[in-house]
Amino acid sequence: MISVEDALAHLFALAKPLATETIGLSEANGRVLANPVAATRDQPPFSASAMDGYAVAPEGVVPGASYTVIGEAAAGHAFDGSVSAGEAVRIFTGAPVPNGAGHVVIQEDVDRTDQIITVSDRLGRGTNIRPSGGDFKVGQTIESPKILRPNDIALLAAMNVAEVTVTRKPKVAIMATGDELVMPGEAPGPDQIIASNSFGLQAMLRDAGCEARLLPIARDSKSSLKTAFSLVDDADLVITIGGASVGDHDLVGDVAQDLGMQRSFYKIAMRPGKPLMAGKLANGAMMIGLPGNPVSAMVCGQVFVNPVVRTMLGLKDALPEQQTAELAHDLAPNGPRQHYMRARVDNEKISVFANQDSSLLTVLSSANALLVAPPNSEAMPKGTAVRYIPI
Ligand SMILES: Nc1nc2c(c(=O)[nH]1)N[C@H]1C(S)=C(S)[C@@H](COP(=O)(O)OP(=O)(O)OC[C@H]3O[C@@H](n4cnc5c(N)ncnc54)[C@H](O)[C@@H]3O)O[C@H]1N2
Ligand code: MOO
Repeated sequence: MISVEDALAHLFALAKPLATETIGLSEANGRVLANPVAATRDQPPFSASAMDGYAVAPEGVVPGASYTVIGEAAAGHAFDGSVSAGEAVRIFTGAPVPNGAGHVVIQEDVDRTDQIITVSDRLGRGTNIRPSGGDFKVGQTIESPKILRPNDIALLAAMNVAEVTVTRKPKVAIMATGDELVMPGEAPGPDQIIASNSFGLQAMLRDAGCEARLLPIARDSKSSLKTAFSLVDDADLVITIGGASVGDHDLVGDVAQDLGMQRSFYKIAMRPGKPLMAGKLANGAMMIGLPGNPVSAMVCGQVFVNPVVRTMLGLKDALPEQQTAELAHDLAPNGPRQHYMRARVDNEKISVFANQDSSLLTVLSSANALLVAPPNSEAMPKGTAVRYIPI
């Protein structure tokens, strides 16, 4: 058995960043920006009015001052001329501020009679003008690598960037294995259960930015497993679930090796997730063989599969983010395996669930954290600061 850290080092050695592709902005949300992008213009490209009102010269704007309205500027329609002392241009939000003007008096702060406006006692502070380039200037960059979120997409669009270069999505094939499994919606026999963690992992992988597809469930026979492996096509990563332990029907490792898998490691000193294996398949795809217990598979997804995917996507911080919280209760000593305990963090205090059996999806679904108890850690009293992974 190797440590979690060693297992991660082996996985990072197997996982290589994928090639890039250029896509339209509408497709870019959630994708990983591969190259820095520079603004091709200033925003705003001119001094712009922030309010509806009257643009006047900046000097002498005081209650009682009067101006003659000489024209209009609206968004997309600049005033063709300039403003002199005693003159005002009717202006609307987003319009270019005319030459000579340096102050927009909002319309609520003036009294208007025909073409004459008079500044009232209500005059507020500020010029109500957004300076040219006040948001960004030509050449300002968005750094990479970066997962693009809706706010970034809006910024890229404003920068007049219509296409971006992103890392291509990792293609992942997920293979559930076991004679006992049927698909959700099917009628299970009396000794059957529903394949669950394959769906959980598919969701997790899609969230992480992958194209993740489910292979047909492989039965506990070498021929069925071989058939399922023959369907991995051009996957970058093959995830098997179950059949990883030492029982007579746990054949995944043997079959993968028969098919030319070069094993990197097998078994990790962790709970849950001990019988995890990883290696490289004959076609060059990376393989991670997850244990079948539903919680084990999902926890290994968080601890190992997501970091592998983030590495393939070219992201720098591949490891799951860890945070600290105070124990809400005493914690018993840990055994020799690093324990990822299903827990809840509420108001910065963390409590672990009483039952940590690796089959309990109800517990996992109620959890929002995995408390990381290091190997052989001693008993910890309530109030001790502990590390956890938010989930
Ligand atoms: N004698 C030993 N027995 C076991 C050991 C051991 O060291 N010595 N390790 C235990 C540990 S730890 C784990 S974890 C499990 C993992 O075993 P496998 O990876 O071989 O998983 P299976 O036996 O195929 O399944 C375990 C459990 O999970 C259910 N399962 C499997 N796949 C799915 C799926 N896609 N969706 C939902 N549930 C699934 C399966 O029905 C079993 O109940 O081995 C221990 N045994
Ligand atoms: O370590 Mo297993 O992964 O008990 O569930």
